[in-house]
Amino acid sequence: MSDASLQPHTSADTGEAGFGDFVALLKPRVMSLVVFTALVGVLVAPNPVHPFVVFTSILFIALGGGASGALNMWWDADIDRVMKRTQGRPIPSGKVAEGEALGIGMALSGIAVVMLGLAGNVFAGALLAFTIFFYVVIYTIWLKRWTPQNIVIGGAAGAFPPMIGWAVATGGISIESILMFAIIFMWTPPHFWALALFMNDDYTKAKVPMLTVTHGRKSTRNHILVYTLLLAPVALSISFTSIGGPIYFAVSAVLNFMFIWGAFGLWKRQEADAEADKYQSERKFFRLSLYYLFLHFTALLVQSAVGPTWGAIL
Ligand code: HEM
Ligand SMILES: CC(C)=CCC/C(C)=C/CC/C(C)=C/COP(=O)(O)OP(=O)(O)O
Repeated sequence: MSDASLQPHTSADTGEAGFGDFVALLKPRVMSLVVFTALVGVLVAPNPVHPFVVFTSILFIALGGGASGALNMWWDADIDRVMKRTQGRPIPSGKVAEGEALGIGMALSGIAVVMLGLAGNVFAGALLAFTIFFYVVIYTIWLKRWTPQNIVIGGAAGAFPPMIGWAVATGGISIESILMFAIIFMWTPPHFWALALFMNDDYTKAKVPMLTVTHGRKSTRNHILVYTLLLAPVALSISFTSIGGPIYFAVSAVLNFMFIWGAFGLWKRQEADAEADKYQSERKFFRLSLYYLFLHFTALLVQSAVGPTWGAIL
């Protein structure tokens, strides 16, 4: 979760793919948080799930997430060659061929969906298939190069994993899993646009119509503030469902205060000041976004493990 990870890879380029290059194709750092939200989805659900089913289901959700990352890198190879942040990835660096990434992505997607269908249930497998489709086809192939709303709509893909986890446990959808979806859906725009504020040159060079490129940084700062304000009631509302309670509420209240405070700070910033300090506040806000989501899902886990629920208190 450090800025160092946002720099191009610097490992010696021998042109030969090692195991690490194939792992990098699966976007493991981003997927670690994705998979964590899925794990929380399974564990906070009302039905107890056998640990073996939890383990295998999470493994296949991780595999499906990784596969979608490989397919994203296959399609975006041209963009990744142009952007500084992504030039060191396995395809642009010449370690992995585009066809290999496509093959690996398709094969792992198929395995992950079928195996989750068997290890969990058919509904969970279908949801995973839809999520992979949404990230690869709807976001990557269609929206990303077409509209600055790309990540608002496309962000839904990243919001499905806790719903998949919940589906593994319950076989269905509920208000709780919809709200876990909603928190990630509303969080994605501030998460990504903060990064776009300090990576705008990359997107401009690659001609990707991110909001910072099409509407400028000022408008992006306004958008971040609005989404952050809308996110808070969504996040807090989970407190009052069957998976919420006072621990989650307290953690969420503090995190939302910090996130809104940070968004106001970004909103007030003059571009000249941001440029002068190399976008330090924007980088800080991006890092805060990662902690925000991680700690919300951690709080859900703690709440479900130790209680007490509101019912027990009031
Ligand atoms: C469409 C939705 C999203 C977009 C466009 C997006 C974009 C990005 C970008 C461009 C980066 C930095 C580059 C990188 O490390 O490769 C990043 C980092 C990250 N994102 Fe997102 N993201 C999205 C959704 C999510 C979701 C749903 C999660 C987790 C639930 C997530 C977790 C992370 C994490 C953990 C990092 C840091 C990775 C690191 O330290 O290397 N992102 N995101
Ligand atoms: C289980 C499952 C299938 C999960 C998928 C979860 C998902 C959609 C995560 C998206 C996160 C992500 C890496 C966005 C990057 O956008 P980008 O591709 O525009 O970023 P880039 O420029 O770094 O490639």
